[in-house]
Amino acid sequence: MSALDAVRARQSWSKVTDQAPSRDELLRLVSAAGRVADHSSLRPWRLIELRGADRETLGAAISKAEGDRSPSSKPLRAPLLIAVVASYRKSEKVPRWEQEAVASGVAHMLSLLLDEAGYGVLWRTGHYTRSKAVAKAHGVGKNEELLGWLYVGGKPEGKKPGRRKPVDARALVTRMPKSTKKEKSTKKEKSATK
Ligand SMILES: Cc1cc2nc3c(=O)[nH]c(=O)nc-3n(C[C@H](O)[C@H](O)[C@H](O)COP(=O)(O)O)c2cc1C
Repeated sequence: MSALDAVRARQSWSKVTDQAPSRDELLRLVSAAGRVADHSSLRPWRLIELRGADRETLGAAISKAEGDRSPSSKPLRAPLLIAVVASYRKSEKVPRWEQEAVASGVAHMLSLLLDEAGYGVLWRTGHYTRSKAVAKAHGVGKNEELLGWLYVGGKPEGKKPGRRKPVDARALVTRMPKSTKKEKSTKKEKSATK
């Protein structure tokens, strides 16, 4: 499958089966996903694999963050959750937003590769994503931030992908505003005649 075909075929799966990729399978895909463009190769990200009872630990942290009495069952919706962590490195050249863009890029790329490998993925967040309780449960450090979780499992048989709104590339790919170009050239002309 070409990259173009894989991207066109990808879709999110809100309901997945118990079939999850093995750790080795996941690691192979993560090494590929980590090849996204990365200014100064800082590798400003890491992933946390949550399986089995880890998901209950997350459920308890979510309920603590939300002030609920009973543990949240949300993390049990998939057999594997991959927490995406932006790990900001000290850099004069690469600001935090660029580092977050890299971490986010890895998550998107990994979602695509998992989808192509036959797994259903949904990137999820919630109000609790950056709460203290949730950070503590994951061991998120001072210079780190959670970007949410990739919920991963098997694609249910017989389920067809939902309809997605087409992407109107014509509306989304534009040129610079004409006035800006004009302003720039008049400024240049004025300074030339001085
Ligand atoms: C950072 C991020 C957080 C998201 N959080 C949620 C979420 O909490 N719940 C949800 O239903 N979709 C969430 N989404 C959207 C889904 O992952 C998915 O992209 C969306 O449902 C559209 O489906 P599609 O990917 O098949 O187009 C999130 C996406 C991103 C990039």
